[in-house]
Amino acid sequence: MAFLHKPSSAPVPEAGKTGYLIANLGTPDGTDYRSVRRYLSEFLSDRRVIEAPPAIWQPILQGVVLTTRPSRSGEAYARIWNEDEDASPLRVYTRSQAEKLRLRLGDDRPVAWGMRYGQPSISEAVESLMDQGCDRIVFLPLYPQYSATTTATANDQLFRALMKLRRQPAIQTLPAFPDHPLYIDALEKSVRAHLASLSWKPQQIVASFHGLPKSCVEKGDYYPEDCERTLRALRERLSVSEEQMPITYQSRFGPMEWVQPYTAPFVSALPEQGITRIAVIMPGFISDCIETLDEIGNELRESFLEAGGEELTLIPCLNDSDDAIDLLEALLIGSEESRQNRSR
Ligand SMILES: C=CC1=C(C)c2cc3[nH]c(cc4nc(cc5[nH]c(cc1n2)c(C)c5CCC(=O)O)C(CCC(=O)O)=C4C)c(C)c3C=C
Ligand SMILES: [Fe+2]
Ligand SMILES: [Fe+2]
Repeated sequence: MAFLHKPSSAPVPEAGKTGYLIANLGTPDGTDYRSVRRYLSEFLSDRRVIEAPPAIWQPILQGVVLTTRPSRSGEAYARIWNEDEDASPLRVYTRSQAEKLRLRLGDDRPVAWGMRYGQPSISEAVESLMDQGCDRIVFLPLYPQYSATTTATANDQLFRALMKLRRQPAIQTLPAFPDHPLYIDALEKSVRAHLASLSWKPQQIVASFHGLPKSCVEKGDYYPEDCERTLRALRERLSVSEEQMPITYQSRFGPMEWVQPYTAPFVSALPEQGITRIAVIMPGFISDCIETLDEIGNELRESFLEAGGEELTLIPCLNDSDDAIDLLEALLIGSEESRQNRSR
């Protein structure tokens, strides 16, 4: 086994020093075919995401999927690309969350960010924290609801990075936070603020979560239960019923059955029931990304309007809002300590 990490130049801290690492899914470096292909190839080769045996899946992936999908996805990324930063929204928001957390936590508590797929890698983020003298790391996968396809693979990647280290930091991995009070607070505020900014009133607020193959749930992934937990808590806060805020699942990939109801057919069927003005909230995504801005903001809007809908408004994800940073700070350093810091 090779120990590849360059020796850390930082002295071993006598009192111990904690670094804070947030991780999201990952995103391509550009909208061109090659960048998107590289990203999708890494993502869709993860056996936590596609469980089919590589001998069967890899020829399909490297053949038909990676020949056709990167161009289509590249066009979608181009529609939502942040031109000022020359980066995808997911990268821009994740970096900004880390920068804002850095300001909150101060120099003694270093913050880093990493992506499960692509750049910056979780391994680089660990190195940077160790080079700042950290001998312990608190790790937060930025997924409010647990899934093996997201939370677990982020943890896998962290531990894979540690496998290369001679001097290993102590690790605390944080759990998903489907009904954390600050998360529900932040969602509640974002709904109220968004509705107040409209000149019309949605007849329904459709909650759309990223989907998951049904087979994952049958094998024990409890992601849909976590999504339900989030939505129960949010409905309660907003005093709305299940009919006023239904749950749906978006972003199907491949031919297999996914968790239902599917967002697109659900929303397209609303106009014939007399529901033509809707808001869509996507509480499974901490940050706006291709799945929220393009799949919902562009594709779903188009099919809703074609089906006779009149208005569809997106409630933005929490992104790098103060409420989002309050939440991340509380998750990372504990709500007790976070409260003390703010009152200083
Ligand atoms: C089998 C395939 C997929 C599973 C399982 C899956 C689970 C899953 N994903 C997220 C969050 C995100 N997914 C994003 C993009 C995305 N997801 C898949 C496939 C699966 N996801 C694909 C092929 C893509 C790429 C999009 C495309 O090519 O059009 C993103 C956005 C990334 C970005 O750069 O903006 C997020 C975020 C969750 C939460 C989840 C399981 C619960
Ligand atoms: Fe996904
Ligand atoms: Fe999608």
